[in-house]
Order: sequence, then structure tokens, then C-alpha cells
Amino acid sequence: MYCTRAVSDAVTWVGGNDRRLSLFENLFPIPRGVTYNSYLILDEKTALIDTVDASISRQFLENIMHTLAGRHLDYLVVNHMEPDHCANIEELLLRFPELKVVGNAKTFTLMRQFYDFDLEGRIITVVENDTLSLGAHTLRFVFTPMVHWPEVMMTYEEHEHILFSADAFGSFGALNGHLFDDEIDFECGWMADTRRYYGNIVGKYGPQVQAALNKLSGVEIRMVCPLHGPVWRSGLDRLLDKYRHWSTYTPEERSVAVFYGSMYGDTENAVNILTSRLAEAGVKNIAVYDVSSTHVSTMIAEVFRCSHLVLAAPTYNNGVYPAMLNLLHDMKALNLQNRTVALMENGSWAPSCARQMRALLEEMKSMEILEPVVTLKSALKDDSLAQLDALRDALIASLMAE
Ligand SMILES: Cc1cc2nc3c(=O)[nH]c(=O)nc-3n(C[C@H](O)[C@H](O)[C@H](O)COP(=O)(O)O)c2cc1C
Repeated sequence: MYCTRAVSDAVTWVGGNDRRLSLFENLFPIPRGVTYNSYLILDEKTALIDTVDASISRQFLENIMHTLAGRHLDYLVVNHMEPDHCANIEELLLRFPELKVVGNAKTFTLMRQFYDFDLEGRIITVVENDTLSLGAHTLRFVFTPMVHWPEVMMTYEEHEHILFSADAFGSFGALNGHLFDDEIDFECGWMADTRRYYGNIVGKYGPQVQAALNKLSGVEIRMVCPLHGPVWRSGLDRLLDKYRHWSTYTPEERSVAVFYGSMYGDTENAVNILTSRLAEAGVKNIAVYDVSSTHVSTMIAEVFRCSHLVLAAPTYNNGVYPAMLNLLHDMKALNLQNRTVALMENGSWAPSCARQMRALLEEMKSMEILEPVVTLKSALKDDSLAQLDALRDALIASLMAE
């Protein structure tokens, strides 16, 4: 049975939810599930904006057939060729013999790499700013390469001022009946999932996101329809503000996120003492994560949020504790920059973890390392407490600085 929602009189959401998938991209935990959004526009001509993942094909096809109500599908616009949005192209070509697929040159290169179906006479290749009239509605194609794949474009509908934004402005999380951002409590789960989606999926491509935002800056946008998560119509300014922060690697808040690794609890104990002393000194909202039990995608999202990071870990086989190393590698891979970092190391005979963490941070841009670096030799002792307090003071002074 179909399950659709009206986006406007002419535009219908024909996507669906997957709450069974545990790992998005076989990497990222999605305990709240995920949506695959697709939008059908009915005018003199009919146009579908992107398709969905194979896991929800049945629901998707029922949605489309119901919404079309016997009409033909004229156009399928492919904004993004990632397979979680492309599983149904062939089926649509078979069901609608007159259907034309709209994409750019790179779209069709990727389509031919992924699939074998015959595109002869079935494609319309567009270039930047080309338009396609559906009647009252006109689609304009805005190229946004590397947000986050090379072929990505956004489709701007000029009559209703709707931006179909591909993966940009997307979020993890299944839609629980709600479709619009004003139907959900955004701070309750959604904000964290939107940040985690951005940081891990799009985060590396800040300059390209900036280029896309600049391209769209003069355009009136009343609604943003992404390929995952809610449709944005009320809180658009808030989302754009977040995207400006994230894409320039500017922290959202002056606050501290502590990431620690610990086998026997000694580094953890020192972290607990440091955070207690920070709290006693009035620092609010300190976030603490065990790198061994927290998924790296959650920690990456927190790095995007916070201005100050504390990295605390044991030395392990003359190297950095592996789970901490994983976080640092991910931070580098995702282009993270512009943070203030405090370091704490442990080691029972030759602690060298801080030196190695510092070297990795120096490979990133604009990472300020606070002094002193705290070195523990096994358990924290009275004589190291002064070091810990000095680090606390340095963190507070830096947090309070403009
Ligand atoms: C497999 C393994 C490798 C280690 N390698 C080193 C090392 O290279 N240098 C060092 O000083 N300590 C090394 N240690 C010791 C720990 O870093 C040290 O005991 C530390 O205090 C553990 O902190 P924790 O109590 O927070 O787990 C190693 C420990 C283990 C289990």
C-alpha cells in the first residue's frame, strides 16, 4: 500500500524509511534508521527527483504508481548517482517507455559504470543552469560537484522556490510519520544526527559546500528537500547557519569534548579528575567519550561541534592507543581543522603517545596545542596533580579568550 506525503499541491514525497539497516554505508551506526527521499512533481509534465535504495523499492514503486494515478512519468532527474538513490532507475525505464533520464555528463558516466541497462535515446544531458519546463514548474540545474560526489547537482524549482539538494542538508534518522522540520523536535535526536551525517559524509568537502552556498546565496529558497531526513521549510536559517559553521570548520560552541582511551582505568581516572576540576571552575557542558566504546562517527560530530578537545591516551607498543589513532586518522581524513587541543598521555616505561598525537595534529590545519602536556607514568600521583591543574587553567583561559 502506498505511503506518501504532500510537500505542496504539486509535489509529493514518495520516499520511504529503512529501520532494519544497522550500518549506513556499512560503516555508520543508524539506531534511528534512515530515510531515502524521492519527490514527484505533477504538472503538464511529470518529473521524479531521484529514486531510492533497493531496500525500499517496493514501497517506492507503490508510492509512485499511486501518485501518478495512471499518468505517465516523463522525466527522472538524477541529482546524485550514489547507489542508495539509484536502485530503481532501470525499473522506471522499463515501466515508462517514454521516460527520459535527466543528468549531467558525469551522471551518465557513473550510471554506465554501475549499471548495464540501455540508455540509448533515453537521456537528456544538462549543463549548469539549464532549465526544464514542466508547465507551471520549471527545474533549473545547479552543479555542486564534490558535495560529496563529482556528478552531484541540485535541482531548483523556480515556481515554488524548492531546492532539491541531493545529499546536502540530509540527516540520518527515519521519519516517524513527520516529514517537515517543524513537525519534529529538532534538538531531540535530529540535530545530533544531522551533524553526524554532515561531519562524516560531507565534512571533508567544506570548500565545495562553501562554493555551493555561495552559488545559492542570491536564490530565494522556501523549502529544501534533501535525499535523507526531514524537508526543511521553517528552520532553514538555522540549518544554513550550521552549514556555514561546519563548512568553514568553525566550532559551533566554545565548549570542551574529551576523548580518552584507557585499558586499566588510570588515564580514565585522570580524565575524571580533570573534568571535575573544570566543572568546579564553572565550565559547563563538558562532553566525555571513551574512544573504545564510542563510534568514531559520533566523536567526529562532536569535534565539529566543540571548540576545545582533550585527547588522553596510553602509549601502546610505542605508538598511540589504537582507538585514539583511529579518531585522529578520521579527523585528518575529514579535513578537520581550527580547534584547540589539550593532550594527556600515559605509559608505564616510555610514554610517547603525546608526541605522536601532536605530530598527527600538526598534519591538520590550524590546530593549537595547549601547554602543558600531561604525562602520567601509570597511575596519577600527587606530583602530577599540579600538571593536571595547569592544563585545567590553560583550558579555562583559552575557553574564555575571544
Ligand atoms: C599491549 C600494551 C602495550 C604497551 N606499550 C607501551 C609502550 O610502548 N610504552 C609505555 O610506556 N607503556 C606501554 N604500555 C603500558 C601502558 O601504556 C600503561 O600501563 C598505562 O598506564 C595504561 O594506562 P591505563 O590504565 O589508562 O590503561 C603498554 C601496555 C599494553 C597493554
